[in-house]
Order: sequence, then structure tokens, then C-alpha cells
Amino acid sequence: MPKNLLHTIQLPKDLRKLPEDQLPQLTQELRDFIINAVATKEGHLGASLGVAELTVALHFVFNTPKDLLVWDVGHQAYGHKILTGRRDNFHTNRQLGGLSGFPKRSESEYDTFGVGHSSTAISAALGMAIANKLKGDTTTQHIAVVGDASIASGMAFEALNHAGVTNTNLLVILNDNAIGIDPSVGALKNYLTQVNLDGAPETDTIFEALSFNYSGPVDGHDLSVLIAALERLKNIEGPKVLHVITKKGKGLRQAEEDQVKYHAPGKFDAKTGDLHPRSNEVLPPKFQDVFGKTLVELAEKNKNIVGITPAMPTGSSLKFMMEAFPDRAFDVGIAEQHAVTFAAGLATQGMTVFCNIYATFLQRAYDQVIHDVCLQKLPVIFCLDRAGIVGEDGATHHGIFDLAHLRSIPNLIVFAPRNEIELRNILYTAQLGLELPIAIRYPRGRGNILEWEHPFQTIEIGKAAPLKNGGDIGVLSIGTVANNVTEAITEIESSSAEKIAHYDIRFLKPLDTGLVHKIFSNHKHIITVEDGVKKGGLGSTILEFAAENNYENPVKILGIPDEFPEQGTVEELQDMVGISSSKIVEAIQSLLPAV
Ligand SMILES: Cc1ncc(C[n+]2csc(CCOP(=O)(O)OP(=O)(O)O)c2C)c(N)n1
Ligand SMILES: CC(=O)[C@@H](O)[C@H](O)COP(=O)(O)O
Ligand SMILES: [Mg+2]
Repeated sequence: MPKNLLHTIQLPKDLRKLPEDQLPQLTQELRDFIINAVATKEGHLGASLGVAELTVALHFVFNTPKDLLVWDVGHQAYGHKILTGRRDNFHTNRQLGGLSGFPKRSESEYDTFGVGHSSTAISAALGMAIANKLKGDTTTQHIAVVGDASIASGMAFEALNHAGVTNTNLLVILNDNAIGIDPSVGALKNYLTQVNLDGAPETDTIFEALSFNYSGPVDGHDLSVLIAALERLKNIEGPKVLHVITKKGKGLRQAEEDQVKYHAPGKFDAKTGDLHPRSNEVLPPKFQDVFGKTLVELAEKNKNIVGITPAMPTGSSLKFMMEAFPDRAFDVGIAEQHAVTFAAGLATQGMTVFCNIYATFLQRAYDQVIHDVCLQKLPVIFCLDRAGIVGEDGATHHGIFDLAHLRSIPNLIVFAPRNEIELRNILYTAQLGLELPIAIRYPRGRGNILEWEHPFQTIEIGKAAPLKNGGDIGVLSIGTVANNVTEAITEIESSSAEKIAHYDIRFLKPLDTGLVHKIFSNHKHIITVEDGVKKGGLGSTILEFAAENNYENPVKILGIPDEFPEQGTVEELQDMVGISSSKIVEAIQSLLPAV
């Protein structure tokens, strides 16, 4: 039995002491470690399995952490974490207080740049390279590892365009596995596939046209080939691209065969690779499925409907529309900015456009929302999935800024459904034809209504919903966090019946000012609750309203404080930031003696 090598590696310097012929064994152990960890703790799987050899080769050839290695997105960096001092802690990956699922500067000196959103690595590595050049450092190597889906994004192209004229010591490793979360799309994907089929091109690659020294494609699962290529490139000046072909999920049969499912498969059997069988319990739908299935239903009747996703057909469930109406549903790749302006263009021609973007990724396209959609009053229907706290993906992925940043944009309607039925009805209402664009934000995960496919009803734009009458305390919420408020009131009520009213504001814009006047007149104390940042969201809206209308009722704002929440379960994090039902109980109880 050969000795366990992985346990002898605390840091990459230990790895660099191994003879090269032991690296395949180390790589196998690394893969097994990742499989065992993700099988029980969940997380991203396929991407890290695919770069096991590349990870070992990079740390073997380069002098990390002096040489600066930047992972794009970072969901493929589990092997990197395990080899850089975090193996014994890796069981805490993505948990509250544990390791982040993505590289993070505060976690390790080997994590040179915080990531989570894609396509940033080339810009960041170029910044590092130019900084070091300015400092007169000619020895540090700068390496960006970017996937084939991420390199197709505008930001990556902007960085390549800049880097090509800089003569900096930058190595871009294109990790080409022909898939993102879902299969890669677009002309660049076709081009890379062709390069891959043709073998090593002699001249005229797209990268050479951008003044990069291009080499490859090389087999990313052949350690000796990788090491030789990296050693060679270490000594070549200027910007370089190494095109590496890998297989996502490499080393676990099921992960290789079903790469979409095994991107982040949830718990599975580490020995067999099989996913744990689903329970037969009938569960409420995921909000993404309410979106995806309702859209198909609407599109069957309304021929003007089209759908857009930037690279998240499975996550957003736009895949249902892509299957049903392939000509009317577009996966545009990781291209949020393009997705929004493309939606605007379609809308100018009278199409009814559902543009589905995770709330966190819409941040990429803020200018397009303002300049291309709202300024021109184009009635694009933005469906913002994963709004609010998302859980284990953590700080990079919480969709908590949308209410605040969208609210300030003129002409935009901002709505958050309280439940699945409201989501269904607002999708229906929006496609009937609005004069203005609308943003509909809903959370990750499941709702709690089993029978959600009710006949459609129109929602009146700008109309809030009183949910419970009550006395001195008026609680205002927006979106599904209404459930936490309902739970809190149920818990309190026996002792303080009739003191608490609850309103679902629904539309942050236009605000139901008629109702809000009544709320200020009828209740001494106001509490607002939102699954979003406190500054600028519902609470701010209500405070502004109070100031503009000279109301002096005290307003208590429950929302995410002015800091980035880390990772954990949604329940843990909602409690930490103060919007769980028990924190709402505390907030209400603190007012009860005064009423
Ligand atoms: C700006 C942005 N949009 C979307 C995502 C969601 N996302 C995470 S990984 C991924 C696919 C990345 O594919 P690729 O770059 O090919 O890397 P691979 O997973 O194949 O290693 C996507 C779309 C993201 N992280 N950031
Ligand atoms: C790395 C990344 O950005 C995605 O894989 C993200 O983790 C997907 O999130 P969902 O699991 O909510 O679809
Ligand atoms: Mg890929």
C-alpha cells in the first residue's frame, strides 16, 4: 500500500519536494478527498474534479504564494484550498464560520483575489502584474485560470484586449471543458471546439490576434504534459495563453456523465457516486420552477413572449422554455450586460421579454438597466432569482442589494411576491402589457404552497396587501420574509392579541402611498422587515415617506446591516442579521411595553 501523500502536504512547498512521478498518486488522493468532502458537506464538485491535475501542476511549477495565482469564479478551487493549508478545516467548507466555498483574501495568502462572480481573474491578475512591473519586480509570475464559459464574458474580453498591449508577465490558463454550469454556448465555444478538434493550430488563433503567445490545446489530465508546458511558459515574457482541455467531473463516473447535475450535486454516496434517493414526500415548488413552468404556460398563449438567461438555464428553470420553444428562449452565456441590452432591443420591437438574472449577477448590468431599459421606458420584465440571503454560497452571492439599487431608478416597477401564487400572478400580469419595466425578485429554494397552479389573477400595480389587522404596532414587510413576520406574530399573539397589524408592501415602487398614510395614522409604531440591505430598501423608503409627510411615528428597520453577511444556512444567516421570526418577535416585544 503506497503511503498517503496528501497527508504529508501542508503547503505547496511540501508538494514541490515530491518527485514528479509521485504526483499522479497525489492527484488521485486529492480527487478522493474532494469527493468524500462534497459527498457529505455538499458544495461544488465537477469543476474541482476537472482541475485536479492542473491544480497540482500549478503549485508544483510555480512558487506560490509568491507567484500569484488567481482562480476565476473560484468554484473549482477546492483542490487549491486543500493543498494550501486548509485540508484539516475543509469539512467546514461553506458552513457558518467555516471556510468559504470560494477563494478569499482574508482566508489565506494563497488566495490572491476574492472571487465568486465570474470573469474577473484576467483583469485582477493583469492589475497585479502591472503593479509588480511598476515596482521593478521582474520575477513574480501572474497566472489567471479561467473557464471556457467565463472567458466568453465581456469583462474577460476587456481584460484580454488590455493585456495584449502590455507586455506584462501574465499567463492566462484557459480551462476548456466545453461547459459552464450548463453546456457552453456561442460562437467562441464553437471556435474553441474547432481548435480542439483540429489539434495544435499553427497560427492565427483568436488569442494570437490579441497579441498573446498561445499554446495548446494540451491534455489537462496529463500531469507531465502540463508541467512541461508550464515550465516552458514560465520563461517566456509577455502575455501568454495556455489552452488546456479538461473534463468536468473527471474521476467520478456519474459526474463525468451528468456534468450539469454534478456541478453542485448535493449529498451523494462517495463510494458509488450515486445521488441520495429523493424522498417521496411531495414538496412545495421551488420559486425558480414556478417561474419556469408558468412562463411556458404563458408563452403557449402569448406568442410575443421570449425568455433570456445569462448562462443559468438550469438554475433559473428557463430550461423549460428552452425545451418547449427553442426559438424563443436564449441562453446568452455569462453576459449579464448583454442580456439586459439584448432584452431592451427585443422590447423595442414589441416582444414581451422575460429577462431572468440572479439578483447578485444583475449587479453586473446596472448601467444597462438604467441606460438601456429604464431611461427608454422599455417594458422589460426582469425576473430576479436568488434574491435575498442565499445561504452557503455566501457573501459573493447573496442577492441583497437589488431593492436598494433598483429603487432609485426612475420608471422601474419593483415587486416582490410573498409566495408562489403571487409570483405566478405577477408573471401573468406583466405579460398582459405594462407601460414600464418591472423587476420581480424572489428567493432561492422552495415556497410553502403545494397547490400553486391556480387560475391566473391580475395584480394591481402599486397595490399593497393588508395581511392582518391590529392595534398600535404596524409591521410592513416585502417579499417572502412575510412568512417570518406571520410566524413571529403567531408566536406573540396569545399574550398581545390585537396589538400587531401586518402589511405586505409588495411594490417597493410605486409605493401604495394611500395605504402607507393609513398605516402611519393608525399605528403608533412601525417596523419594516426586508431580506435585503437596510440602507436604501423598504425601511429607507418608509422613513423617506414619513419625513416627506411629517409623520413622527418611530420606525424600526429590520434588514441586513451595513456589512457583507458570510455563508451559512439561510435560517442561520437570517437570524444573525435580525430578520428571522425570533428576531422579529424580539423587535416587536421591545415595543410592547410602550403600547
Ligand atoms: C457574473 C456571473 N454570472 C454567472 C455566474 C454563475 N456561474 C458560476 S460558475 C458558472 C460557469 C462557469 O463555467 P466555466 O467558466 O466554463 O468554468 P467551469 O465550471 O467549467 O470550470 C456560472 C455561469 C457567476 N458566478 N458569475
Ligand atoms: C459558482 C456559482 O456562481 C454557481 O454555481 C452558484 O453557486 C449557483 O447557485 P445556485 O445553486 O443557487 O444555482
Ligand atoms: Mg467550463
